[in-house]
Order: sequence, then C-alpha cells, then structure tokens
Amino acid sequence: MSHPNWKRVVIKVGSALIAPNQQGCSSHYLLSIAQFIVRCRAAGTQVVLVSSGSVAAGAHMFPDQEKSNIAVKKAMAAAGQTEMISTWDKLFDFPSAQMLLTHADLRDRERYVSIRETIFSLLDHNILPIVNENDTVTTDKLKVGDNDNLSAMVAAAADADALIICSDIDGLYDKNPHDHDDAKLLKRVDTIDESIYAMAGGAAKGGVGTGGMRTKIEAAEKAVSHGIDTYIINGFTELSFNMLLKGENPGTHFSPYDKPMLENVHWMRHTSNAQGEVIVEGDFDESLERDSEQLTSSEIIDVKGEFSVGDTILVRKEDGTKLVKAKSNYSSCLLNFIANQDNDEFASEFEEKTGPIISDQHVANLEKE
Ligand SMILES: Nc1ncnc2c1ncn2[C@@H]1O[C@H](COP(=O)(O)OP(=O)(O)O)[C@@H](O)[C@H]1O
Ligand SMILES: N[C@@H](CCC(=O)OP(=O)(O)O)C(=O)O
Repeated sequence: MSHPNWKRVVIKVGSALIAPNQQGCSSHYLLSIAQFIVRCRAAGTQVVLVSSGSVAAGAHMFPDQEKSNIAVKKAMAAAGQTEMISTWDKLFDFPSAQMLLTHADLRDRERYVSIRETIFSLLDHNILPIVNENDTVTTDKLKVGDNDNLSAMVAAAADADALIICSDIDGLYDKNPHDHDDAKLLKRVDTIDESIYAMAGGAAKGGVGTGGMRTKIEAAEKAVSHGIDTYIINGFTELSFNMLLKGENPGTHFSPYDKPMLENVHWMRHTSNAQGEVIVEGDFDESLERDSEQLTSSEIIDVKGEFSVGDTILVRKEDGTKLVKAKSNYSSCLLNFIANQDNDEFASEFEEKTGPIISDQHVANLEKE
C-alpha cells in the first residue's frame, strides 16, 4: 500500500454498483471493492463503507406502477437494506455493522458526537461500519437526500484522510460524457468553484443513482475543506482499486485544503443547518474582524423562524450577506423579546445575566471561508 498517510478512509459505493439491473443485489462489482477494503485493512488503514443501493435492491419486490409512490419507495429501501447488508457481509470474513443515519441525527451536535464515538469504537474493534441514510424514517426536512453528501459528512465525522466515491463513470468530466462525445476527464481539481459545478448536470437521470455529479462535487467540497483527499472513481473496474493501492489516481482527485477547518467549525459549516435567521446591523461585522464574534441584542434588527436553545442559526445582514452560522444560546422567542426592548439598559443587563447570544465554541465564519 503506497498510502501510508491514510490512517482512515471512507468508501462510498453508488446504487448502480450494488443493484445494476434493479433485480436485487449482485456481488459482481462488489467483489473488487471488497478486495480493496480487505487490502486496505491488511495494510493498517481503517475503512468505513457508505453504501447506497437499498432502494435499487428492494425495487424488484414491488410493482413498477407503484415505484414513484414515496411510501412504497421507503418500503423498497427497508426491504432492500437487509439484502444489501447481507450481500456485503458475505464478502468479508470479519464482522460488519449497519449504521442508518439521517440529517436530523448529524445536525444535532450531541447525536453527531455519539455517531463519531460509535464509528471509532467499531473501528477500534476491527468491525467494518456500513452506513446508509435511514430512508424509511426521513422526510424532506430530515434527510441528507443523497449518499455523496452523506459520505462527506461521515468522512468528516470519522476524521478520515481520504474519501473515495465509487461511481458508474471514470470521474468528473468537463461536461456530461453521456451527452457529449468530446467531454474530457479532469484528473485533478484544486479549487471547487461555480465553474466546476457548471460541469455537472442536475440530479441523476434514468439510472438507479440519485444525486448525479453535482452531489459528488458538493461532497468533495465538504471533504476537502476538512483536509480530506477526495477521489471520484469508476467502481465498475478493478483497475481503479489497483491504481489507488499503488498510490495512483484512477479518476478525478480533489486536493484537500492546506489548512483544514477545525472539526467543530466544519460541522457547523457543512453538516448543521440553520433553523432560523438573525438579521443584524452595525458593529457585528467589526467584531468578526476582531475574531470576537460577540453579538449583542442592540445589533439585531429582526429574528426569523422558530428555533430553540442550542439550535443553529444564520446571522446575516439586511442585504442578504451571510456572516456566520452559530449555535444560539437563546430561543427565537426570547431573542425576539430581548431584541425588541426599547430599554437598552434592561437588554444589556439581561444579556449579562443570561450569557452570550451565540456560543463562541460553535461559530463558522461564512465570510472568511
Ligand atoms: N460532468 C460530468 N462528469 C461525469 N458524469 C456526469 C457529469 N454530469 C453528469 N454526469 C452524470 O452523473 C452520473 C453519476 O452519478 P449517479 O448516477 O448519481 O451515480 P452514483 O449511483 O454512482 O451516485 C454519470 O453516470 C453521468 O450520467
Ligand atoms: N439511501 C439510498 C441511496 C441514495 C443515493 O444517494 O444513491 P446513489 O446516487 O446511487 O449513491 C439507497 O440506499 O437507496
């Protein structure tokens, strides 16, 4: 293994590799991925697997005309999940563990920390964590929605050194190669900006995949900002895995940031989502410049949405400029009350007694990143 620096990797496997014909699971393409996982582990690299495919694996148990129904899709996921997990499990002579997560779990700091601890504990006991979204319980509000982004959140939670996204295509092309014969493969991406996103189309069309290339770029952006080497590779071919083991790049490599964000800042920026907004004016900008991030009620113009103590809020200016995402120490109700006080003295005394409005331990400065 030529990647001695990879202490821990996350491998994401797309639906097309698991259930290529929507006729249940097939181990056809999984054999070389399993072999890669075995060889990584033998070389001392810990592995976390993020596996899609429950919906595709369960699809054959339901009539075609019902498959667009959301409740039926969840049933397909529930039925396909057991088949998917047992297909993986049969390929290993070490134990695996199923972890089903939702965004509601990941964006809650306490549950997130618990997920981290579980991953580390499984790895310490040489058990392979196999993660998927818990599709049966999700709603639009609760879900990550695609396993590319989920794998990046898991890679950050696991403090992984590398994220390998196995897809049905060689990597990121400058345009969709299925639509354009002259599309060129990008071997390396150092900066992820709008021009990179413009290369991907929308959500996946036709096949069994969900997110398409866009969600893979989103995942790469999340991962590289955490200092994680990210690859999109073709999971259909064994060559991809042999190249990775030799330290070569078989697809598209996204270079990690030199100065990764701190774990808690990364979580706030990329995993947590804002439950409400606080619109500010005046000196808050300056306190950000000084890195003190102290928000006072006199700077608040408006409070939008309903949030509780501990929820993440977005602090922004009236013109829409996003300043920070932060953990609120006040509920929206209390913050509205204090921000609408005409008596400044009462408000500042209240804040002195109750403590700062936003927690300085969980602040992601959106302007600077
Ligand atoms: N610029 C691009 N480069 C590569 N693939 C692209 C691009 N734009 C869109 N795609 C599509 O994204 C698909 C891969 O995403 P998806 O179907 O979700 O796969 P997976 O199941 O592996 O997540 C490709 O097969 C291709 O059709
Ligand atoms: N949680 C879903 C996977 C959703 C998903 O992102 O699929 P894919 O684009 O194939 O990685 C499932 O198990 O079917």
